[in-house]
Amino acid sequence: MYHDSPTKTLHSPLLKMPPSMQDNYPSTPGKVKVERSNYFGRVASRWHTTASARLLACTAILLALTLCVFFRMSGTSRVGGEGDIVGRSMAVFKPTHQWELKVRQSCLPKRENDAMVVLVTGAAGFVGTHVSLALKKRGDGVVGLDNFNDYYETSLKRARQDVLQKHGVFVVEGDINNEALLKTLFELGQFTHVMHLAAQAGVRYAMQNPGSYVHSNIAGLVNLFEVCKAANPQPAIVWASSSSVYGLNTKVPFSESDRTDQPASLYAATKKAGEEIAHTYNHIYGLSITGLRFFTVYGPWGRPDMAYFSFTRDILRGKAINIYTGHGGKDLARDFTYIDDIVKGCVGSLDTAEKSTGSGGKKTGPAQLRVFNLGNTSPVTVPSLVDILEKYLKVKAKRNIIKMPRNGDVPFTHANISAAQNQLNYHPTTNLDTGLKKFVKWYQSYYGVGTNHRLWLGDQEQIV
Ligand SMILES: O=C(O)[C@H]1O[C@H](OP(=O)(O)OP(=O)(O)OC[C@H]2O[C@@H](n3ccc(=O)[nH]c3=O)[C@H](O)[C@@H]2O)[C@H](O)[C@@H](O)[C@H]1O
Repeated sequence: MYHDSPTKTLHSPLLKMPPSMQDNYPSTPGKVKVERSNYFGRVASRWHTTASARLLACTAILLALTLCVFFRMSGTSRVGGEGDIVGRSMAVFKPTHQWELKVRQSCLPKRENDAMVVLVTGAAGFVGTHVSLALKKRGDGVVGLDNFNDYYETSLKRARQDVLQKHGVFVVEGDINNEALLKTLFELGQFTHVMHLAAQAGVRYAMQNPGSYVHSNIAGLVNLFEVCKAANPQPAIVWASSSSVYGLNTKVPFSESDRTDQPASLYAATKKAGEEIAHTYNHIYGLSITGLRFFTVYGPWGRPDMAYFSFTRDILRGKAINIYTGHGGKDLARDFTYIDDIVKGCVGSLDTAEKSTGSGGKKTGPAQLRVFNLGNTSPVTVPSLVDILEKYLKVKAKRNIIKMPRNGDVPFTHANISAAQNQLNYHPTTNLDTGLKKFVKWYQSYYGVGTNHRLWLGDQEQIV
């Protein structure tokens, strides 16, 4: 597979760093294997003068690659410590009886009519946790999958996992690139639906770690589609695309039929690529696929890398926040969308998804292929977002107003949601003020100083 080839990511900025610095980056699978293998390659190139040195270098590279692959696999493809995986796509996966039991129990629906059995990828993520809970609460069978990578604090992901476990959702620890694991899950779960939310998120981080976007948003997506296409019966798939596919478009509000061929970030480009890949799997194999273009989702249990979350953290610590401005000093604006509204859109998509038409890799007829905007339809500027945070945090922010760096950001987003309104019965009801009030309440209860609360100190976390 792509991520196994050390030659494809030669332009990664990480390659310019010494290995010690590379360790500061999250352990997303795209990174370590590629960087280390190229590091050994560069060492080897200094030894090219003699044939024996060349032989030695080759042996060292092979050994290093083997070790990298071995350690990488054992580090990222664990299955809750209860299964045993060797290798990735060609893995031998030996689940324990107890692990199988947990998967089966988690998949059991608690309602009679029209119950679904859903695999939720990225279940320990922000949206994944909320969607898994909503499905479980209404009686669907749900099993989660998450690789618990350290793009942001893993303790938050573990805390979400605890919440899910309390509600009877088992989250398997593993990567969507692990074909053997996915196949085993499909055999056990006989999923009717897949809610695919696992991804490398974040618009600006794509400049630091491009390989992680290719690994999760492209290679991982293809691997998942491959397993879904071969499954019998094939599940219907709903997956997270992004508002960022509208890129540098200036026509507002953004409609699904607008052009999406000028992405401003690699993140956006991988999501756009995902939409094209979805078309292919729908066309060839009859997979029913619905892509959801999320617009800057926020709320309780959210993502610490996002502005509303990091601003909250910094305002409370008395640290200055950078507020970007666009061309001519214009405020940036986002169609911020509250998590509960997004959950309704996800569940509505699952409920209206038609069955896939293929079976065992063969298409028997045309299948449903949809794309929807899930936004709020009322963009708010970033300074106004900060005003609201100040109100609920009761602390004045120290504002640095700076020109938007060239980092993949777009100046504004604004969703036209009429398609989702008509077809998914999607009607967002939470405005930014109400949503941020709920977020601040959650933030203070989660991180607030007191018994058993977590205090985030920037690069480390303390239980106080
Ligand atoms: O809709 C999406 O598809 C994406 O939404 C989200 O991206 P964005 O809309 O960029 O959200 P977010 O980072 O919260 O920045 C919000 C605003 O604050 C500005 N911003 C940001 C940081 C900062 O320090 N200062 C600042 O002004 C910044 O310039 C921007 O104007 C998801 O992260 C992404 O994964 C994807 O899902």
